[in-house]
Amino acid sequence: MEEKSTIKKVVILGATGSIGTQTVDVIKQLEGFKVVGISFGSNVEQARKIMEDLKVDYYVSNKEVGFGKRFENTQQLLEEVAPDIVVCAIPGFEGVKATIVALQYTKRIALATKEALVCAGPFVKKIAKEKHVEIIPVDSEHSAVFQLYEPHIEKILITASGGAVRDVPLKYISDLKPSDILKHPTWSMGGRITVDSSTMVNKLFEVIEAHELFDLEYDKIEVKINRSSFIHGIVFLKDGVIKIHAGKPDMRIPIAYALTYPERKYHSSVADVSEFDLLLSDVERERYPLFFYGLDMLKRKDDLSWRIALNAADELAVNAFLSGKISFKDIETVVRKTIERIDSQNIIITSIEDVYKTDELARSYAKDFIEREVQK
Ligand SMILES: NC(=O)C1=CN([C@@H]2O[C@H](COP(=O)(O)OP(=O)(O)OC[C@H]3O[C@@H](n4cnc5c(N)ncnc54)[C@H](OP(=O)(O)O)[C@@H]3O)[C@@H](O)[C@H]2O)C=CC1
Ligand SMILES: CC(=O)[C@@H](O)[C@H](O)COP(=O)(O)O
Ligand SMILES: [Mn+2]
Repeated sequence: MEEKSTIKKVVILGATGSIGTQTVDVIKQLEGFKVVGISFGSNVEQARKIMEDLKVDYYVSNKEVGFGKRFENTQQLLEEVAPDIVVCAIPGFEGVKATIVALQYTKRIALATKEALVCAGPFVKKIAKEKHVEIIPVDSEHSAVFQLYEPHIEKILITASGGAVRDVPLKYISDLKPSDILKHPTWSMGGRITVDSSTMVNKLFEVIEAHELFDLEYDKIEVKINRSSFIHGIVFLKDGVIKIHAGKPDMRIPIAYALTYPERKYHSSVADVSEFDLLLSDVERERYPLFFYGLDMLKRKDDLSWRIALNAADELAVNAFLSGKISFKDIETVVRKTIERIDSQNIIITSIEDVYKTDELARSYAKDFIEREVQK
């Protein structure tokens, strides 16, 4: 039995989702971690299972679990339990808001919610610095670069699988159905990020995430396709050395590392390298137009207002696509139009309140554009 003091108290925000449930799996294998609270949306069954399994007493949700203590909001839960680690695994702007709250009440953020860095990176880092909070990336590519990181870096490379559209003839991509797009070739993930893998908005997010996490200029962040998702990240050092981080595509590995860092305590079967291809290939501009549109924007002006619009519009457009309201191609149309509308106003973001207001404004524009696509 471990002494009480060495047990790390963990709260999982978004516990019933892909990252959340894999975090539960990992904690059940590791010693020295106790889940003391969770938050979730509507999957009460899954929440009940987790709370019974791990004897969790506290939760946040609009839904009643039937046992344990329900808190009205994340802040109240975190104030009560004072966790050592918060796993941030809520997608979208709800996840941004939850991450910003969590930064005030813990010493380590295990960050899966990349949207927090896309929409509010400078503010997230400022609060983390002021409050002495570690931000350890869960995102597989960023966990890889974090593990390879050393100061003498020339540039980094993160990989992409290419998503469900990677082998589809270009002329058929626009009208692919949600069921086609949700068939990710290498990872099993939540709906939003799976669609984002096919538009490569996910990789655009990840380029921004790497910029914020590792303070690298965008021309020092390369992206290549690795079809097996075996290579996660590469670091090129100024002395010519290249360090490659690889392994089977299993999110429990980076999740475990974000919990146990600086130690490595998780156990998982070691992949046979011959099973995976190590090839890297270029990303096709014609297949992933939104990715290149975003890269061009980053080169032209990396400011938060259009990054907030990117997330807001993509979140609404992906939801509209998944509910069959708009086509796969319409996602690009809605995102580009929303970004252009916000960008034309040259909004300067000087506070977290500005982030919230710009998100709201972008959502109102995106809703209009979605309505117009629906009515066509
Ligand atoms: N899945 C993956 O492999 C990876 C995910 N990520 C990132 O991790 C984050 C989570 O992704 P993923 O796990 O795939 O997402 P899922 O859609 O699988 O899960 C989302 C979780 O968030 C919960 N949730 C939704 N809204 C709220 C809310 N308002 N308050 C509290 N909980 C809420 C959901 O609850 P419920 O289901 O009960 O409604 C669910 O538990 C995203 O930012 C994603 O980009 C990054 C790398 C890999
Ligand atoms: C597992 C993970 O880190 C995801 O972000 C993954 O990268 C998504 O797949 P793509 O590489 O196809 O975007
Ligand atoms: Mn990733």
